Amino acid sequence: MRYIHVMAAVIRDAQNRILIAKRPEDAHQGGLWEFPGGKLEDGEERADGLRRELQEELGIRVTQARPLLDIRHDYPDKSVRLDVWLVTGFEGQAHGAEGQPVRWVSAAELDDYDFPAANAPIVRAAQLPEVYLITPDVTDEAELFSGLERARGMGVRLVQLRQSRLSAETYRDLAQRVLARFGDDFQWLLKGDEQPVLPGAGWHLTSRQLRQMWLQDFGPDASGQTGEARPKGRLLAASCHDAEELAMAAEVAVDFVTLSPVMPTATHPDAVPLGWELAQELIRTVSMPVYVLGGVGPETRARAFAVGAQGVAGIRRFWG
Ligand SMILES: Nc1nc2c([nH]c(=O)n2[C@H]2C[C@H](O)[C@@H](COP(=O)(O)OP(=O)(O)OP(=O)(O)O)O2)c(=O)[nH]1
Ligand SMILES: [Mg+2]
Repeated sequence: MRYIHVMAAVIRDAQNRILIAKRPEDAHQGGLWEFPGGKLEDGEERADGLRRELQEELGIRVTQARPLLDIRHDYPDKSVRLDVWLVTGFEGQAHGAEGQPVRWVSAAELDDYDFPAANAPIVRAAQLPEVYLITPDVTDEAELFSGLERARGMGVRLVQLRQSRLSAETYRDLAQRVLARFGDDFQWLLKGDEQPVLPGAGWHLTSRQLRQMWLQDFGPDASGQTGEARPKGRLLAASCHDAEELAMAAEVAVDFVTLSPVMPTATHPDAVPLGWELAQELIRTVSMPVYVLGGVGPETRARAFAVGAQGVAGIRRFWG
């Protein structure tokens, strides 16, 4: 299959707004909103293609950009590779230089616009932060609360409330108290076998739970249809460790995954780490945001971006 290589940009301004543009009615996927960009030319470097397209379409000069998400999508009439970069620095006033309507919107408002089918994971990547905190097992609640306060102070926004040693009931009670206290300060992912206790909280599946969900939806006895539609704003994530689990996560259409262990960790000394090279290869096989996990820290962010990851996930080293 030949994929048309398209450079597209999630452009973020100082107020964290994102620029979207409307595709001409007569274009492929016409009339829908898009992230500005266009086809890479033969022999052109990716960064150069991105700069050229944004100059042509918006009249801006890009000064700071990095890869955000690289995905493939098969439309009935063509297949595209969307090579999406995050642009955080540019000169000039962005405007619809080809007469197209453009709009600056908040990350949350992206949900209210109609994009081409390929764009769902791009919208997710634009909304998700660079760091995903997984709470360590703590012995008392005060430690959990003060850790979350520190994390909030450090700018953490996405948190999985893990607490692996609690009974389902104790966990639910704890989750209720944590969400009552920190509710909107973080985007929450609760354990995958728990009902969400507050609106807005999503689920993070273990690889086992992911497999169960996959079997239900796609296994030998399944209809091949995904289960009930998930409510908006409720994230579904999953833990993956290899190509097979990533493929299941893609079919179940989770919002994002963690991939681990990328590097050796003190907590799992016997697990064989994937290493950065294999992590990169695995990330290339899926079209969704991937957080690398295991032995990575806030300081390995640049490395994570370079292998195509959304960012870094972790427990202790993110706990302040
Ligand atoms: N730029 C952009 N293209 C997208 C997005 N989502 C999506 O499916 N596409 C598809 C639609 C098109 O088939 C292809 C991009 O082609 P394009 O029409 O923007 O290419 P271009 O700017 O070089 O335009 P042209 O000179 O060929 O008219 O990728 C998106 O968010 N942004
Ligand atoms: Mg274009």
